[in-house]
Amino acid sequence: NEPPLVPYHIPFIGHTYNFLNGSENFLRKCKEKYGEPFSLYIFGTVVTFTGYETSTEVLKNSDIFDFYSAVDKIFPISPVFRIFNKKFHSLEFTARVVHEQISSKLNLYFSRIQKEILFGIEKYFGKCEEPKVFRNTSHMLSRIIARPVANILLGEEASQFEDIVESFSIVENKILTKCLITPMLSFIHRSFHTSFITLLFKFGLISIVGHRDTFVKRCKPIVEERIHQRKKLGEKYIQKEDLLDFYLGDPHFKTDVVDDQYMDELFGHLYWLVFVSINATTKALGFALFDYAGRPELWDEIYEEQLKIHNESNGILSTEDVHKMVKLDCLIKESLRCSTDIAAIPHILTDNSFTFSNGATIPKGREVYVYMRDLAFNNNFFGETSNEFQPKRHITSYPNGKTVHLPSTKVDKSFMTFGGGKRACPGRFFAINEIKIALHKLILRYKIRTESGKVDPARIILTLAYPPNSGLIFEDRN
Ligand code: HEM
Repeated sequence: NEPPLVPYHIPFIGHTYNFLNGSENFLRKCKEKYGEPFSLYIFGTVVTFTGYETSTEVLKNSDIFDFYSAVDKIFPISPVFRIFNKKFHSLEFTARVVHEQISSKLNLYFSRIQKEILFGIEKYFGKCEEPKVFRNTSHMLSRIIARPVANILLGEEASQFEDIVESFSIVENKILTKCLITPMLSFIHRSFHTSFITLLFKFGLISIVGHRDTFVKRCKPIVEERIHQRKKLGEKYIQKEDLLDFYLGDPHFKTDVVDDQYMDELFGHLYWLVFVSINATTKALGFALFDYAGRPELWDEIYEEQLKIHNESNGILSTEDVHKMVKLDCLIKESLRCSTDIAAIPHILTDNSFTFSNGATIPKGREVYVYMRDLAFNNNFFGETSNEFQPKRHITSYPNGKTVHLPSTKVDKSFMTFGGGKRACPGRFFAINEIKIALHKLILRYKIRTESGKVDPARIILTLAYPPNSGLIFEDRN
């Protein structure tokens, strides 16, 4: 009782051409005709797509639906990082570290996040006494986002080095762009794409070693000094609030010898986090900025909220202040909803079979994608206005005057940007706080509008959505 396989005419190619040539329309038509889940023959394999009714069944069963092996088929990243993590490699451990050491400790990092973001805004946008046009802003935004990430991961000392920030901001972009240029090989067979990418890494065409060298050059002296201090002070040593010092004190990483192998191990763990965090956060910040800049009707209300919070906090934000940015949060959530990828969050079934609640059964090894746009633009969740950009939809007002705001960090069946179930993104609290702080500071300082005067469309690469490359105009408020 397999989900319906949409008929196709050309062997080998199957639906690949239709899929590459406009996945948005193609998936919509398939869903309308065949319901959900449905299957397509793309890139040499059968792939099943789940929509608004069945996606939670996949995400809630993360013990039998494996996210990492599915991601590795498209971007074989884990094998690359495993070159460095020879002794200890556990993705569960990393997810726990993000949850316990970053998301749960955000209040400790707050002043550092703000300081780094303000520094980045000054450095990359600076004074705009006359209106200034910035194109390809993701380049600057990724460096602004990289600063607080470098600070929290490597500590205050290492994050001051510009080559570290540069390395953080480009590591993922470089790898992803290279991975996206070769899916055509999958026409022949999916494994061709994976093997090609692995070869690129092997022959240094996607160079990660350069990033490792920068990390070792800047961080080895810091690691040696901290281990020396740990030994000297024993129990009196006060652990520093950054991930590097957490790792140095963790039983899996404790050492007396700081050799190349040890630095490789640290590099593999810390840069894996750089890989999963910076690009996604930059993308979300970019979309939110374009959504704000293209909609003058939102400007006054959002600016007033920022000004009020700024005045009440004397410009030094606390977690409570960021929590109060409800209008800004609604803008971000609506932006995340409307800019969602067409299909994403792939998984591979590891159990012998899985039967969805509607009876459709898929076999072991099946790749399953969430058809994200079916959730994001679904009238069952968002009513007749699901195609419109309305930040206020995330606040519900009751007749007794009570209002309930569903924040952008809350995952549910209508909002799966951060996944769902127990493997939902543990970094989302950090990401949303960074985005809110960056937007808050940018909106307070500049009037921002799109160069076109309109809402510019997203760029679509395969099934992934990216912010426009078009211009944004910045002008100092005073
Ligand atoms: C807007 C920014 C971000 C988006 C849209 C995003 C999205 C996602 C998604 C969709 C997943 C898969 C969830 C699932 O399988 O159900 C995920 C997992 C993960 N994310 Fe994020 N993420 C973002 C930022 C971050 C940041 C800043 C960090 C780290 C500081 C991070 C760390 C992780 C980790 C470690 C996992 C794996 C979780 C596990 O295996 O249990 N993410 N993210």
